[in-house]
Amino acid sequence: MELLTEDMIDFEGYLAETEPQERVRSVAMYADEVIAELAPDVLGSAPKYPKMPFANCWLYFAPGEVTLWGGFNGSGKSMLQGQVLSTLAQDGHKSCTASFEMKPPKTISRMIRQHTGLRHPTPEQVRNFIQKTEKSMWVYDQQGSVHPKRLFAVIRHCAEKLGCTHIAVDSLMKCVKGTDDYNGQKEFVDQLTIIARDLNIHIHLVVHLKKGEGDEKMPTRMDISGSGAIADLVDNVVLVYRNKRKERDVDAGKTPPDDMADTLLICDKSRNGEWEGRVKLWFDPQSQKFTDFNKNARRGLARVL
Ligand SMILES: Nc1ncnc2c1ncn2[C@@H]1O[C@H](COP(=O)(O)OP(=O)(O)OP(=O)(O)O)[C@@H](O)[C@H]1O
Repeated sequence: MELLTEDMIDFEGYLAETEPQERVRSVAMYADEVIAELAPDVLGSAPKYPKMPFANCWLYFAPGEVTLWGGFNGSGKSMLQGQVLSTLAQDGHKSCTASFEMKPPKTISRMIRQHTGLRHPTPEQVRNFIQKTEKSMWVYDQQGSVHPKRLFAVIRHCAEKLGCTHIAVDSLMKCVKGTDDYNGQKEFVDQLTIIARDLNIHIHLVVHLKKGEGDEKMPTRMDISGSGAIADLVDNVVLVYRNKRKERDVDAGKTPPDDMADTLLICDKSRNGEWEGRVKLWFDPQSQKFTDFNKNARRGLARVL
């Protein structure tokens, strides 16, 4: 994992207007890409695109697309996104995380806890993880808000100079003027979809949900805070739902059934995929890691949907 600092980026170059490009092309130019797109996945071989790394979750992160990651405050969306990106990095998919809400050491620490499964990994385990991921994971060091043009320059740098194919942006609200700046939000998300397509990368954007009927309500993409156009513009929407009722029951001394999840991962939109649905996840507080089975199940392994 490497730190991306401002002095490494040619902002002036990236912020300058790019020359208008010729974009009218013969369909023949796309033959190979279309053949690849339509080819069936070969059983046993790696999927065409990286997949959400949980069993029975058939959401793919195709190049040129944008996925929204939503959830109520404290639902674990940033945590889950970090786990997914570090898993993808270990499969060779380079990424950069631009978290304007958390300092890089915190972001990296979370990933290492999840990777090692430990609350306190040893310095050797930390160095081992960093060594393994130093050529595949980057973090952009900026807290607070960011001007969209600056972020777009960072994304271009990551894609063109570092070869990143996944960019995580946490969160939308740090890139626009506010929750009621609907035009700014629409414009920003629209630009992200264009950049993702132009650079052939996948962008993961964290969004917040409207506060309303309490934390037990199952969210849908209609609950995304801000402009309704945000969910329309992107390709995929995943929502992270933390089962607070279960936590309250446990606190009250009740024993929940083994197959009751701690968190639900809800795929509420998949423009080009053929799957939408929910996946049960279990959360380990020690390592902060999500699994798609209940490792504490009393009756053996519960991998129930
Ligand atoms: N199912 C769960 N059970 C218990 N704790 C959880 C669960 N899911 C997440 N957490 C805890 O909730 C905290 C919040 O996680 P995270 O920062 O990823 O949330 P977030 O949705 O990004 O929050 P915010 O919107 O406030 O930025 C983490 O410290 C994690 O330990």
